[in-house]
Amino acid sequence: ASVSELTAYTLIEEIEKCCLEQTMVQAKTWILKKHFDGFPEASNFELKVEELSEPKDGEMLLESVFLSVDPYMRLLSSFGMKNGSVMDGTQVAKVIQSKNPAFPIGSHVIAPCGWRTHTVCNGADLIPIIPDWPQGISLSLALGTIGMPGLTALYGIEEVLGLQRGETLLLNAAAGAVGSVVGQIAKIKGCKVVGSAGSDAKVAFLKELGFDHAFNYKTVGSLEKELKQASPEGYDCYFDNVGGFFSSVALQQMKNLGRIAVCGSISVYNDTTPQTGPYPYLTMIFKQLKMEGFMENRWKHKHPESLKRLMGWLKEGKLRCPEHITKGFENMPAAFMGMLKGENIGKAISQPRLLLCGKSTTRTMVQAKTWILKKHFDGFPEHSNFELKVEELPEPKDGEVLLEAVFLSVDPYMRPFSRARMKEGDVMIGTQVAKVIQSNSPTFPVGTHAVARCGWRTHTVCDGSGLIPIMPDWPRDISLSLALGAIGMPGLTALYGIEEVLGLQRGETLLVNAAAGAVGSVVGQIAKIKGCKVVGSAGSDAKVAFLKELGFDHAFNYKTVVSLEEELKKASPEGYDCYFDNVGGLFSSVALQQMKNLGRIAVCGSISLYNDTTPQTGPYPYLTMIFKQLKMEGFLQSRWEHKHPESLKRLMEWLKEGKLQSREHITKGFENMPAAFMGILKGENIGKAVVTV
Ligand SMILES: NC(=O)C1=CN([C@@H]2O[C@H](COP(=O)(O)OP(=O)(O)OC[C@H]3O[C@@H](n4cnc5c(N)ncnc54)[C@H](OP(=O)(O)O)[C@@H]3O)[C@@H](O)[C@H]2O)C=CC1
Ligand SMILES: CCCCC/C=C\CC(=O)/C=C/C=C/C=C/[C@@H](O)CCCC(=O)O
Repeated sequence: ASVSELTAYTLIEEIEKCCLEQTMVQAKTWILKKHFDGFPEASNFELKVEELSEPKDGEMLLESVFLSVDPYMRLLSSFGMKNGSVMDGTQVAKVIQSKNPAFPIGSHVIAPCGWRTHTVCNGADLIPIIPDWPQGISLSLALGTIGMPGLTALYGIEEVLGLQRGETLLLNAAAGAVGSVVGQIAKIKGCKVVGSAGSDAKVAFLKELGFDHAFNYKTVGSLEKELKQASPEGYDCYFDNVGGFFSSVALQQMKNLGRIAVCGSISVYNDTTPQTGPYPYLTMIFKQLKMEGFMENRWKHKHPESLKRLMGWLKEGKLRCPEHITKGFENMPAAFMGMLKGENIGKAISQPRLLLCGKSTTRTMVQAKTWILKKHFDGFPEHSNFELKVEELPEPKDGEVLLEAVFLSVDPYMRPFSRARMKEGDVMIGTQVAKVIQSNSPTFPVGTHAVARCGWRTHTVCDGSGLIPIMPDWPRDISLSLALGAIGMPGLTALYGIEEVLGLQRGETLLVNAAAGAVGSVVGQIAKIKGCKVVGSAGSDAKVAFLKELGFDHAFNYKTVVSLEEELKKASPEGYDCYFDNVGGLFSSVALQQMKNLGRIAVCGSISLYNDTTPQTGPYPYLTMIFKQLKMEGFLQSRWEHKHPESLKRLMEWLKEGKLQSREHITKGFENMPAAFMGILKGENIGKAVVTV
């Protein structure tokens, strides 16, 4: 034992002697003597004795029976506590004196009264132990499986993840108070569970609990390989208690449309300098992941029913409730530090010693010009990455058509797509508005136009399967190029991001970046149509002026503002309900801090990261997500392909009504495709970047 522990021990002995001699009640309390700076040390705490006043009418005197030690205490100390205040915490306490009929002597309550042996209170914050608590089940479980940690596990699984039978769940800190319940509930629900913990004993315990795979993250050679081996097909859900590096690796192993419950970030709680790691945004888009920070108190109204369910599973023998009990109030700091060091299997509890706690007619030989990806991009694209080639096209067969490009789109996604979907020598990926100039297909007669996903090519022979006809009744006075912009993929992206992902409501405040671009400009306008306040950022004063013309409430040039943080605060001092993110990286790190509680983030694009050779790193977002209970979802507009026809009609209506303006940045000449593409990555465009042939 350390000198200070011994001192505390001697002190407590003295206090106890005093208690026996006096009827005056003295409370032993653990004070935060000095804010933690890194990992907590014994010297951060001080044991103090307080004389309690006699309970007045409506009040009662509580005696702690079990005290909880939880990871959140480490955070609360930095954000909510002053030096000299009693350490925050919850306990199960017994009413030993009462002038409040709601709490008779001998009854037990859950009391958020901190690290104290005795408390005089009026019952306002007290939670009664659930009725019919079975004899023979320790009341300490009201701080664990049948308390806050159990509820956290249940809500994380049901409210946040919506875990379904047959799915595969990954969780970390799996042998802890929350983790052990998460794994067991997932098994009750018929899922495959993979858990990690920090010792072989804990791994053995997880196997006893029925985990399908468990491993010691401290001794595996490669976390990535372990996760792949445990579930080669990936994970549907990830219950994150740890954050940091583990999450960076875990994200890469998620299945598409995977869900992540950000419950805790214990790996960063003791940081003096915030840890940094790869930004998660790009992965979130590629995989369309949904990530949500949460705290159990959001579902307070469900607590009574949820506690009953947890108790039901416990009684049926489906839930095991390990506890790691440290005896002696004097050992509270040691129990707390032990939990942060990972000493506990199950819930860490302190028990005070005093039992207190989506037919050709003519034929001329057609040559197609194509742009080839000559060499994969390494960093910012250069002309040398592209090659112009000429290809002789075959005669269209039955059912086939010959297309001629009219407008070609250049989009940011081509940069990350190139690496993921293309090999050197392939035609650059992309979409165009094309005219049918030869046809052996009744569906696409000569002269019709369609949106074709045929890449950077002037002419194409195809069977029509990937062609999207231009919507019927396309007005003559509206350029068909808009089918690549506001009435096309970018417009749909804006609409789905707002409606399907964010669920933006009238009166809310929305932040959007790359706001003067194809997607961003539509985002801001739809938000205004919906009666929202819109703040937008863009990279030039001309773009800012454009945003103001569009009716944005506030617009700024992120390249010239002195402080992004201050600008965001100034634009909306009360914070942001929604953030439509097109940029990612550093911008997002700053924006996250300005979100309101329960804010929603649509991760649409991460253009600031597309040209990285070495992935950029930045502060992990997980802790902020928990504090603010943020919901963050990566998405690709193609998820709602079944809604495209109806959605395009809505966009067209807004355009015809003058509610939606569409600006284009036109580059003339097929030979300028690479330059147009590089231009968007440099921010040269205002509105949708399009190339005319
Ligand atoms: N998830 C989905 O389904 C879809 C996602 N997207 C994404 O949406 C975003 C916007 O696309 P889109 O509207 O077509 O493109 P834009 O028309 O907005 O053109 C890109 C703009 O991004 C900005 N930009 C470029 N590099 C950086 C950088 N390093 N940091 C910050 N901003 C930068 C520039 O504007 P500025 O001068 O303001 O910097 C540039 O003009 C992209 O991230 C894209 O990948 C697009 C379509 C579908
Ligand atoms: C699957 C790769 C996703 C890349 C993610 C990067 C950024 C997000 C983004 O910009 C996504 C854009 C998606 C665009 C989809 C366009 C399709 O309509 C056409 C794709 C072209 C093709 O498939 O030939």
